[in-house]
Amino acid sequence: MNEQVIIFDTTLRDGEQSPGISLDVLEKLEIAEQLARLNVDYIEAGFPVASQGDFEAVQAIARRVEGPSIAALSRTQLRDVDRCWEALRDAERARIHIFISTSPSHLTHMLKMTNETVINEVKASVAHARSYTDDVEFSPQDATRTPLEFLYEVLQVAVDNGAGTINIPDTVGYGIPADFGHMVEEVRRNVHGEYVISSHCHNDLGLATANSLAAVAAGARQVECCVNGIGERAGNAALEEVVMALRVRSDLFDGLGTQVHTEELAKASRLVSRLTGYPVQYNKSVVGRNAFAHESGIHQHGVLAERSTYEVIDASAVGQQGSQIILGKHSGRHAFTSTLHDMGFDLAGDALNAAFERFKEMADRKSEITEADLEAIVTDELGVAIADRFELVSLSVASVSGESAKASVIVKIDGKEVTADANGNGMVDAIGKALSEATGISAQLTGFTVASVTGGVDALGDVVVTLQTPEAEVSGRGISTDIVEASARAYLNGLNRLLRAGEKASNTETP
Ligand SMILES: CC(=O)SCCNC(=O)CCNC(=O)[C@H](O)C(C)(C)COP(=O)(O)OP(=O)(O)OC[C@H]1O[C@@H](n2cnc3c(N)ncnc32)[C@H](O)[C@@H]1OP(=O)(O)O
Ligand SMILES: CC(C)C(=O)C(=O)O
Ligand SMILES: [Mg+2]
Repeated sequence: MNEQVIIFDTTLRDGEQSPGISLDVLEKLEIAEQLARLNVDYIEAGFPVASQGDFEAVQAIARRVEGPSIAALSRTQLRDVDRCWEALRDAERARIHIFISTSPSHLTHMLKMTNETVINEVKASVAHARSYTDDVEFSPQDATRTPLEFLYEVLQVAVDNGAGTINIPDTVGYGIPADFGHMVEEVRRNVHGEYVISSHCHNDLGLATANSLAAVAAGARQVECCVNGIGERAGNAALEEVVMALRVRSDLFDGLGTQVHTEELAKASRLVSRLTGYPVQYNKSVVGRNAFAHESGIHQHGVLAERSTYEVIDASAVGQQGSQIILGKHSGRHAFTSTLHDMGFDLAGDALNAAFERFKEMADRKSEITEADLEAIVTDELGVAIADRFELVSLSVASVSGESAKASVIVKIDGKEVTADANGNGMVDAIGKALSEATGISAQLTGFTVASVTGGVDALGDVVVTLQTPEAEVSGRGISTDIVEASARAYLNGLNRLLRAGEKASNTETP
């Protein structure tokens, strides 16, 4: 097997140091379980001396999470090391990670320590940690602003006292790939003994992933990183970026790989985003919602012909849904025709040209073109009649705070009126359940947006819903001066579309 790069995940330690993030024990455990499914090599679970809560979280993860080794952070103070071990001691495999600053800036202004004191602190703390475990990591904080000769000296002391991993933290994101890679090479040349060299890069200049890869190219065999790139200030190297870059460009890294189960990346990203409250930017590489979305005609033409024309990663390899063709003002006829085909409309010649022109006019005015819009183009502009089987006759909804909402609907189905009632967790939920009951089609509501079409007190509300079944996903749109009624119309519009999608699929299946 090829040599591997060790993935040291620090989402629960450095990631949690992001302003505004505070994870409780259960939340940390939930993320740690997902990190285990991701198959990272190390989970840095926290900084036990920081608080009783963090101590308990590290202890719970050490006791319960199977698979990865569990690490925790410690200053050089011996009571920190003791507390760290106390939290970690029940893990199957545990690592104590000790750090102290080494740069003139930190030593003069912050720690007020001499180089000699730092050396003594490192000696004593690393040796003390080794009395607990064979697996000790040492980090010289602010390494990239530390004079090289002192850096070698500190790291040599750490190795001589039993640190098996030495980390090069670019604490303030000061490194540039070429010089950071050079620093890693020089450390390898000048620090003697048996150790794994690691990188820990921050993103202040947007270079955390690039610097981590430069470190690997220079001989680092551990990368410290966080899911979604969260962490102090601008964050840490993003785990998903480092892992996928090593995989996609293994030709440049002597076939070095990681053990990460990449199909779990999107799930890990969503979980960390949900529990930390930190959104993932749309255009975030690998896990962003646009990472596999194509809006421009030339790209869509390529992707429809062969995915790899505009994608270097297969979405399914990272647990994402697949390539998405998004219609907008930059789209062309290939994507337009293909989307209409998927909706059951096969247009050609003049009909296609007329519909395409209407679509472009609409796209100049609207940023999001939904299936409902396309259907409107085909029906309104080209006179293709699409009969809706379900028609809303009446709706009544009641909601009292603290109680579940109640909805009653009357739906006309093939000329006959069907009544249904349902309770729900909120008005939209109750309406959805009542409409599903009346029509016999159940679906999961996976998207709901409201916009106002016009201004003023009688503004028209425009509701777009996304409904999902195991077989299909459709959007539905409803417009009314009453948002609740607009929601019901959108929901029923989606159910009509699901019905047509089902009929179309069964027609296609018939030999
Ligand atoms: C680059 C990094 O990410 S480093 C990790 C940063 N993470 C955190 O700081 C999160 C957790 N931290 C905390 O909860 C608190 O800062 C604690 C509990 C660790 C310490 O709290 P306090 O005792 O109130 O000290 P405070 O945070 O104000 O100052 C830091 C102290 O640690 C000392 N210190 C800082 N780094 C180290 C180190 N690596 N080794 C030894 N001492 C250190 C400082 O000199 C200062 O000591 P002083 O109080 O004697 O002046
Ligand atoms: C504790 C160390 C590794 C750190 O987070 C940093 O220097 O950024
Ligand atoms: Mg850090």
